[in-house]
Amino acid sequence: MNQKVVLITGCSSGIGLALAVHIAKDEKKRFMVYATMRNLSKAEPLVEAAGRTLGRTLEIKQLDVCDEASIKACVDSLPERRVDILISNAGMGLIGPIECQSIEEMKSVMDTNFFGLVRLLKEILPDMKRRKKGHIVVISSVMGIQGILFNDIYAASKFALEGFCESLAIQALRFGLNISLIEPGPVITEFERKVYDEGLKIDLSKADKVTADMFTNVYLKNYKQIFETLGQTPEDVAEHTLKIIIMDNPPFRHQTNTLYTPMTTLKYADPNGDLPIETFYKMVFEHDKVFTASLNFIKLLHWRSRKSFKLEKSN
Ligand SMILES: NC(=O)C1=CN([C@@H]2O[C@H](COP(=O)(O)OP(=O)(O)OC[C@H]3O[C@@H](n4cnc5c(N)ncnc54)[C@H](OP(=O)(O)O)[C@@H]3O)[C@@H](O)[C@H]2O)C=CC1
Ligand SMILES: CC1=C(/C=C/C(C)=C/C=C/C(C)=C/C=O)C(C)(C)CCC1
Repeated sequence: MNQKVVLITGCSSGIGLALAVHIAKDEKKRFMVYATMRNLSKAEPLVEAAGRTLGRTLEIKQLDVCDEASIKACVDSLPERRVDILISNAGMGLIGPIECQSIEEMKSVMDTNFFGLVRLLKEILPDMKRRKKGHIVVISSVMGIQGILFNDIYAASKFALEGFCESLAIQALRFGLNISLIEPGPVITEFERKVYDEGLKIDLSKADKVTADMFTNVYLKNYKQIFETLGQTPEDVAEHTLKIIIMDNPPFRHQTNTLYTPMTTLKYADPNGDLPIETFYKMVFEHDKVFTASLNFIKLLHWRSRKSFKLEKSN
């Protein structure tokens, strides 16, 4: 059986866990999945979800994307060091006003979300080039295309990924390699809970009153509802990703959340870049019921983009 070797990072929870299980459970058994995590003591949920695939089409290994030695040890442990499909998923979020965040916290986000991929590729890309075969799949975000209020550093880390991959994709083509950026909108995982809980703990004393109020009473206040209304499941993202890895000519970018695409489209619709910024500003600040108005707007754009909605005046 000619199985493709898939290496996935950050499989202790969320999207990584769902990806590992979904790909390992492929009915045609087309893949051998190495599901990695930095801390093997967190393997229990994956072991449980993997069920009978464990030891068959799924194996669990240690890998910390911030530790070059652990990446090398993991790749060295694979038969012939072969990775056909790398899914770079490990990542972390960070929200809040920058004046309340330390440079250390910010560096940790860049180190995980951006340099994590760079470290992986320094180890894996030369082998892929030699074999002239390979697919690099990066779990980016809609925030790799577009910034969102109080996500300045997180969005920067995802923009960095996108710039890096866009540059590398040209070189990769010369070797017959593919690169794909998966761009989910909000996904209901541990990420959401961790980011929200950390957000609640932020010491806002270094921020002025307007900023502190904006963060607490606009952003945090609506945060959970945004995930409840727009959020996808990690399984849904895994299904999208499986479709991408089985394609002969996979796309460079793929957004997984159709409810969100009208917002990212605003970016492409205006080369000056003002349209998304002004729209988000209006969504947040020029309505009493911020969230309801924002969601109505998203739905409106969604319907319009499908050309099946006759615009009606709302009050
Ligand atoms: N949830 C969302 O709304 C969205 C998430 N994404 C992206 O999806 C990816 C997965 O996030 P998600 O599943 O939601 O969140 P989770 O918090 O559930 O999962 C994050 C995973 O990354 C791991 N991780 C963190 N740091 C490292 C590291 N140094 N080395 C190896 N693994 C590490 C975590 O391990 P540990 O348990 O040890 O901390 C965990 O397994 C991230 O890149 C995120 O940016 C993109 C769009 C939306
Ligand atoms: C504030 C705000 C919004 C919030 C979006 C959020 C919170 C998106 C989160 C995405 C995540 C978590 C991606 C992870 O990579 C909307 C709905 C665009 C409307 C305009 C104002």
